Amino acid sequence: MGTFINGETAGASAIAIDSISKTYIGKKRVRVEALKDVSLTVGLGEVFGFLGPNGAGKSTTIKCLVGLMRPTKGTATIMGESIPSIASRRNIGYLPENPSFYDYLSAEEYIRFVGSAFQMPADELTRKSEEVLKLLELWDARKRPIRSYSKGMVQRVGLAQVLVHDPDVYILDEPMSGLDPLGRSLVKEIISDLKRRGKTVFFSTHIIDDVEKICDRVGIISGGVLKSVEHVDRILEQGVTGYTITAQNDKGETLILSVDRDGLGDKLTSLATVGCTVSLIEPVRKNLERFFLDIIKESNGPE
Ligand SMILES: Nc1ncnc2c1ncn2[C@@H]1O[C@H](COP(=O)(O)OP(=O)(O)OP(=O)(O)O)[C@@H](O)[C@H]1O
Repeated sequence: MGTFINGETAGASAIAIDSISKTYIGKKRVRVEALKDVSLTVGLGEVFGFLGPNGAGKSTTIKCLVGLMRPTKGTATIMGESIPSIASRRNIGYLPENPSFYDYLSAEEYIRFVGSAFQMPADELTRKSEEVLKLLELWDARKRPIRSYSKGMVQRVGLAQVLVHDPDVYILDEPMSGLDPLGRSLVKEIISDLKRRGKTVFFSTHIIDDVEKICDRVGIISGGVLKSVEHVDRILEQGVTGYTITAQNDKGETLILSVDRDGLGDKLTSLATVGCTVSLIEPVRKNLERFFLDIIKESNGPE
């Protein structure tokens, strides 16, 4: 196995990527090194956010995992099955970036098509397709051809086809893309519900806020290199840079003071000495956005 960077899970892995590299040979034989020696594991039942700027290599990683392209070097397994293989694909629900479907089909026809490709029994397929079409709020439009759908509705068909065969592992390329705030919140609820049911979710995004709310861990990729893997709650805990103190003096006036991380104790003592009453202490955090931007900035800096 390749060398893993920090933040790996100790338990069994649902996804294990071992030193994957991918070089595209473009027009005029121009080589693009889209992935450079990426190693990563995602634990069973984990929600993992794959965060990176445009062109970082997120979709390339995902396409390798779901068997749409072969890595130039390296291997990976999904639930212990090597990729690419039918066995590994059977266990995956995959949402492509900007999905497009046979648009003369209705959502209901398309979902049934996907379910039958996964060899779902007819009665289970009927039950599950109703369930996912209702969940994604496509039930009323289910008989209309997909070509008449809005962008957000097409994205929701993409999510419905991911869920219909109830796989163990969900690989989602920008699942919130093209959705309005209600749609985004629905997707977050769906991901949280998958986690409650012990499923594994690996999704790519540019949106830091989505990672902060629903992910157990985040991997940051830039220029085809995996820069960092960390537990989201650890980033938030370690990110305390100082405190804001709200206090009242003996004249009843409110004071708002900032202190750095190490200065809290001394400041509280000095406030007590001058007769101030402290009513609130709030941590000031280096949030995930700062963490992300610092890593990207570092990786864009001088070699
Ligand atoms: N078929 C291809 N031929 C040549 N280069 C490609 C091809 N597909 C992707 N690339 C290049 O590989 C790099 C990684 O692209 P990739 O689509 O994986 O990034 P991404 O992180 O998913 O970006 P985005 O967030 O913009 O979708 C980019 O430099 C991209 O231009």
